[in-house]
Amino acid sequence: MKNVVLCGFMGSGKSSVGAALAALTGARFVDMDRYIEKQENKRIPAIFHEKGEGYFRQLESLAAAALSKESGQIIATGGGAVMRAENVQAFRSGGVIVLLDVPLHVVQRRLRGDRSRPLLNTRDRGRALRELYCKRLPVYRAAADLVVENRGALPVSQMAGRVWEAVRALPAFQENAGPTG
Ligand SMILES: Nc1ncnc2c1ncn2[C@@H]1O[C@H](COP(=O)(O)OP(=O)(O)OP(=O)(O)O)[C@@H](O)[C@H]1O
Ligand SMILES: O=C(O)C1=C[C@@H](O)[C@@H](O)[C@H](O)C1
Ligand SMILES: [Mg+2]
Repeated sequence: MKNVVLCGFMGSGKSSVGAALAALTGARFVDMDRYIEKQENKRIPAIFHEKGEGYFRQLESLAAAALSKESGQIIATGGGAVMRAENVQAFRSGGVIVLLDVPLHVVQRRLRGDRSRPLLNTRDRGRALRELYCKRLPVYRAAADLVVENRGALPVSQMAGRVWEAVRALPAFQENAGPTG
C-alpha cells in the first residue's frame, strides 16, 4: 500500500484521524512530530527554544525523506511540513497527500489555551494564528491530492472511514498499489 500522508493546519485532526485510519486499515501509523521528538529525546517547544526553527525544519525534511522511502504507512505530518517543496515531493513519491481542511474558527477553538505552539508564542496570538492560517491554506491546497473537510461534524472514526473511501478512489493511490493495495 502506498503511504497516506495527512497534512493540514495545527489542530486540523491529522493525529487523531491518522491513528483511526491506521486502526481501520491495519497500516503503520507515524506521527512526524512524535517521531522527531523521539529522535531528539525532546519535546517540540524545547527543540524550537534550544535549537531554533531552522534546525527543526531540517529534522522535518530528513524525516519526510526517510519515511517516504517506506510504504504502507499513515503519516500525520507536522503543521508546517508541506510548506517545503522538497518535502511535498518526497511525500508524493511514496504516497498520496490528503489535506484535512478546517475553517479558521474551528482551529481557533481547538487551539484555545494550548501553549505548546512555538509559532504562536507572540504578544498577539490571535493575529499570529490568523496570518499563519491565511499564508498556509493555499500551499496546503496546492500540495494535496485530496481535500477532506474535518470541521468536527463527524466523529473521528467516521472521518477516517470517509478519508479511506476517498483515498481508495484516487487513481494516484491505485497506481502500483501492489498486492495489498
Ligand atoms: N472530527 C472530529 N471531531 C471531534 N473532534 C475532533 C475531530 N477531529 C479532530 N478533533 C479534535 O481536535 C483536536 C486536534 O486534533 P489533532 O490533535 O488530531 O490535530 P492535529 O492536526 O494532529 O494537530 P497538531 O498536530 O497540530 O496538534 C483534538 O482534540 C481532536 O480530538
Ligand atoms: O504548524 C507548524 O509549523 C508546526 C506544527 C506542529 O505540528 C509542529 O510540527 C511544530 O509545532 C510546528
Ligand atoms: Mg498532531
